[in-house]
Amino acid sequence: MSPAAASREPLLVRTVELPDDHALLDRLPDSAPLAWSRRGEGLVAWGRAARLELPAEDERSGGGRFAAAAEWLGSLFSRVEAHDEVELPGTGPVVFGSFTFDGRDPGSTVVLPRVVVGRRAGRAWMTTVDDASAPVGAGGPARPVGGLRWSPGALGAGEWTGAVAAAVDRIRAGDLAKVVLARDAVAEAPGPIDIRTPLARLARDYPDCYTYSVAGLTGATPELLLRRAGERMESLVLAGTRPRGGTPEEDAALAATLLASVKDTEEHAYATESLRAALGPLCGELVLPERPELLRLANVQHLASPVRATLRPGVSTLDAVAALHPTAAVGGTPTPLAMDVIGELEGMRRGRYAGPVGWMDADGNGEWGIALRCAQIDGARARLFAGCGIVAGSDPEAELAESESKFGAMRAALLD
Ligand SMILES: C=C(O[C@@H]1C=C(C(=O)O)C=C[C@H]1O)C(=O)O
Repeated sequence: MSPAAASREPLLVRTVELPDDHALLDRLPDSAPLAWSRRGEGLVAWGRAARLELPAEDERSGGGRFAAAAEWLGSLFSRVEAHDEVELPGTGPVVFGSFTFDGRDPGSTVVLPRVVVGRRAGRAWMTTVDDASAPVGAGGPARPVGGLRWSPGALGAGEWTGAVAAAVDRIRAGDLAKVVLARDAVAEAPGPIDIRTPLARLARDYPDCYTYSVAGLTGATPELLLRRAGERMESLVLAGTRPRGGTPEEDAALAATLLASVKDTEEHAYATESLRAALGPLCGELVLPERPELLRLANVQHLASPVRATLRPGVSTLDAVAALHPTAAVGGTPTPLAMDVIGELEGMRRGRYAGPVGWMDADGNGEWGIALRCAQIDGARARLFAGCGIVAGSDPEAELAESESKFGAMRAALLD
């Protein structure tokens, strides 16, 4: 825990309006950038006024890390003296967070940045913590990444398809209904990777995704765990995937097979049902579509269910995040068994991949995604992740191809 968080000193937080004349990501400096942005709107930030990094928990999926973060935030926000001339979701004190997939992994991180710049609906603003004279960023050009050396992750392709086949056997034996198996790959650059380079490319190539970076975990996720503004919240459930076609005809045919696929609609239904079960008790109203729609991204197309809900009074944003995670879109059904099978078969630790990532203000407004299509970038090293939902009808080779398509987003973003 940083000294700033442990102290009782007041934090002077000032939000001022800015001219809306700058692309958000262009404001970022090179060093440890924080970002959450979609279609040019969102938040970027830098510097650290306070930082929480959590150790491993004893229990894999207990909500301990979310409760610990909530307690830390309660004490942090109680010290804030805010002067906010904009008063929108995302103004005043804002933290960025990134939680581990499994509670037994260390490294869940929450940061109160020194400077935040936001942009939404034609308005722009800057928030500073204890530094009202901080210059508004104009970070300078991002450095190209340079030639990468690739090495396989924990499991080679053959080993990973073996793990998928083992998962299919477990599912057919009736042990569980669905499990999401992920793999990793490692890239080494000639020098420290300037995170702004992949961020800019992801934002350009994946305009429908949320481009994010928190403590080096950088990616563009299509999957919104929750967006909250006041009592209203939204979510987007994804599960069921096909590649994009090379021609419009091929693309449409792939979409049609996805929408008609029993395997994929079943895989999707596990994910919507896990959301309904997790969120139901926390919500007044909860509206799910009857059948999924199609979400097309540059590399893949998904079955998608947009969800609307109203949170019951007294339910905090982190309560909802803790209840939703891990969804069947990244864990499986039933969750505890799926977590065991992941631990047994994946052969790696996920760290913060497939965990909640996002931001929140002192009123609980915020946006949290599932950290997918990402890499953990530390210095010159990037560790990429991609996972696939496995059900009884899964074919290991097709899942391997799907994981390659999912790696594709980050691979391309790191290329020169
Ligand atoms: C696990 C990932 O993606 C998840 C799995 C999907 C699937 O198996 O069809 C689709 C979207 C995501 O919920 C990933 O991208 O790493």
